[in-house]
Amino acid sequence: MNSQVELKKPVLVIDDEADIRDLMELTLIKMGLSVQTAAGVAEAKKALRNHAFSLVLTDMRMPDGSGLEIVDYITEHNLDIPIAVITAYGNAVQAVQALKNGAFDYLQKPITLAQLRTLVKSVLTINHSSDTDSITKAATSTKQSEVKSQNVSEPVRGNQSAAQERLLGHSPLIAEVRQLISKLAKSNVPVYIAGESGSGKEQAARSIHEQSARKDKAFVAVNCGAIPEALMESEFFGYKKGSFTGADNDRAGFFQHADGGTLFLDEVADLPLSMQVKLLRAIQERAVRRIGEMEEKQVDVRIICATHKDLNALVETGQFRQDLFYRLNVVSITMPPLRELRDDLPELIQVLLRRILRDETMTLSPAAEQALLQYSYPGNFRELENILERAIALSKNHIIEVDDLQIQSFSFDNQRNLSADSVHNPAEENPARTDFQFGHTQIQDYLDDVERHILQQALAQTRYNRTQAAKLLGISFRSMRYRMERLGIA
Ligand SMILES: Nc1ncnc2c1ncn2[C@@H]1O[C@H](COP(=O)(O)OP(=O)(O)OP(=O)(O)O)[C@@H](O)[C@H]1O
Repeated sequence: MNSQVELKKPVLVIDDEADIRDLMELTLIKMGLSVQTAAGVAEAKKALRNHAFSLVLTDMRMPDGSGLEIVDYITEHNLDIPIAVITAYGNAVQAVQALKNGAFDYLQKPITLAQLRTLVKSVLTINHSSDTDSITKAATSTKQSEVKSQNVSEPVRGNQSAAQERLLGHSPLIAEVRQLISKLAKSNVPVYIAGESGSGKEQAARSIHEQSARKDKAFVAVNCGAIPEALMESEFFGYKKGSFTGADNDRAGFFQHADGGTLFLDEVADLPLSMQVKLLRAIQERAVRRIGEMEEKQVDVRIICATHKDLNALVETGQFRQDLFYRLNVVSITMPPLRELRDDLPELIQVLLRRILRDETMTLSPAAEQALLQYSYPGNFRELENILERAIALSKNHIIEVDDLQIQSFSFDNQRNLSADSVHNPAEENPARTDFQFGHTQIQDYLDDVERHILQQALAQTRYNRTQAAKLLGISFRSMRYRMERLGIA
């Protein structure tokens, strides 16, 4: 995309220092953009009243007020102009406030030409996507970048309504989350998603991506807890051919794959400290250097991260860097556990059943329904999906009975206080598996059944945390995910 063609409306540059205004103007003009300048808040508001702009770049501290006032002015008047603020080095608090109030991005002084370029490129993507929104919506297939790597999941389709449907439920807690997601999708702000295992953190991240201007670019999901420390740098930043033994080809890292799109760092608390430093640098500089290469290259990546651990506590004990925490945790979303969406349960169960069954029909016996409504779901949505899948497989005559669920019908309040170890373990209670019957049983079906059983047992014991379950079984996360997929465990 060429900025000379795309940005027809001028850029408004607001700064009280004439030298900086001139420098920015010159730089932007060199990029083929037209520019208007304002020396303070009052002058800027006047310009915004009278002209249309494609982008606003504002300093934060000016004699007649703060850049925040401009951010608020644009938000309050629904001007629909992306605004980026320029803050003094080290003033992250201000930057965060601006992002929360609706700024699209921020730059720290001293600004480099490369940073300005990346920023303008992001704006082009946004303008371009709103210009072509109707075309994109009408199209049946959307452009996607294929990402294939260990610990990286597949790219997603960019479809607005599908994005909203990712998170089911009508309870105020989940409705609030959906609303926040739609709001955050319009900006570039780093988002930190907290919540128990299986509560939908990855779904929330995908939903932000799919509703954002980045939707046609890659969504790269990385499980930070599953990458061996020695491979971290090359996995994140890529390498050049010949840079170390075994580097037979140039290889892109997660950052390069996610350029223009979203990088989702799952289980971010598991990043070793050495990698945390490198990640912080990449985020601050918006640039990465492949192993074996001299030069850094700019990347335009939106970072979303998640963990089921208490990141605040890890910062306090020194296991997670505070500066990185501030960078990642600009805005946070907390995914409610399923037990707090109790009013939604009857509908959720029906929707999930229909999803799993497709065209088949099956009913829940009243006792089974009651048991499902009373269970506390320590493994949240993932556990509910697993229970239903298993129950369907075990059911006879198209009726799911309470025994098919293999859960204990504790009440919500009773079970909320149970520890992970005391969570009901279906395998222990039902150890007698059907014997292998020569001439009748298929060996592969039998072995699959055994394997499925062991995986489910490990998942239940680790509260449906796949990384921990893999560790418990002594297999890699990749292998765990592959096996879960193969055996139809959600
Ligand atoms: N609100 C929801 N509505 C429907 N399905 C959901 C919802 N939340 C989660 N799920 C389903 O539950 C499963 C787990 O979700 P997801 O992987 O997003 O959880 P997570 O919090 O990222 O888990 P982990 O901590 O283990 O990484 C997925 O199959 C997802 O489709």
